[in-house]
Amino acid sequence: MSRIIESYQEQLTQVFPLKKQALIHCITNSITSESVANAILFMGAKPVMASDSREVKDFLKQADALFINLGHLSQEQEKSILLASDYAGKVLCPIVVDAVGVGVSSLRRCLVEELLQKEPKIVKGNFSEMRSLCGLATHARGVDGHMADQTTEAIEELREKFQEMTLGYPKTVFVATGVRDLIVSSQQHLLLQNGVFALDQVTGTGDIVGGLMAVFLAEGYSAVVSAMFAISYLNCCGEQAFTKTKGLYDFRNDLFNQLADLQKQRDWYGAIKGEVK
Ligand SMILES: Nc1ncnc2c1ncn2[C@@H]1O[C@H](COP(=O)(O)OP(=O)(O)O)[C@@H](O)[C@H]1O
Ligand SMILES: Cc1ncsc1CCOP(=O)(O)O
Ligand SMILES: [Mg+2]
Repeated sequence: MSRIIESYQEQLTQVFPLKKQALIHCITNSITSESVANAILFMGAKPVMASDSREVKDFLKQADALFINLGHLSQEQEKSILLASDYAGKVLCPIVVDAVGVGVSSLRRCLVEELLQKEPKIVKGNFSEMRSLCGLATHARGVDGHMADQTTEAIEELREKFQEMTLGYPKTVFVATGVRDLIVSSQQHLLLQNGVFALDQVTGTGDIVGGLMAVFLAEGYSAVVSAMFAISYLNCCGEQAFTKTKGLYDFRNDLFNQLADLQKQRDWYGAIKGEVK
């Protein structure tokens, strides 16, 4: 049994089925919006994609968590993101920030820095995005992570930077995804090891995992546990889907089937691999 399972076994055995049909307010990108909405639905929660600044507060009043994804930023979306994050802060609605493209665009980097002031529960991105956010050298290109930013040395360097970040932002958990996944809070850090390469070849898997983190936060789990559940569950679904399918599009479809189905197996979490420190 892996250290991760040992440390979180009680919560892992009880997480599914989800206890409330949490409403997740998503301000996200138009490229993968449908994938994120269906992933949240297939998990057993409810998505709403609303990003017009004139109505964002109305939707947020009903929401159990707010997912902000910078993937397709516009001036109007920036206005909505700032309004929504202010309001969420006031009503204590947990926020996940997905720093998509932050490795390339200084506009996005400044926005994430502003969002950090609102005390989001989780700030996530792939290794290239998160290294860039932390001021480390990065091979970020477009919205994808680069393997050179995921060597053991690069991961360790980022872990140290994340720990420094938690001194300034103790209420935020920092997450980097890729072949391995790093989760760092002011108290502990986790390194996860599940998933398959096909998850990197399908667009939107990073966005989905951000949406799932918001689902688990809405269910009342801590930020570390929510990040771990979201990544581990998606990646176990990816492993299952990969064994069954021939092509990438089949893989994508079966990944969604697995999101709905794997949770029905009591021992779904048995394949989780990783370390806790
Ligand atoms: N090469 C890989 N091997 C295993 N899992 C991966 C791989 N690449 C990505 N993943 C998983 O896919 C999900 C999306 O991660 P990633 O592709 O890094 O995000 P993004 O789409 O934001 O770049 C995460 O759960 C991550 O663990
Ligand atoms: C292709 C693309 N361009 C802007 S956002 C986006 C989708 C990114 O999705 P993910 O970060 O989950 O790979
Ligand atoms: Mg991706």
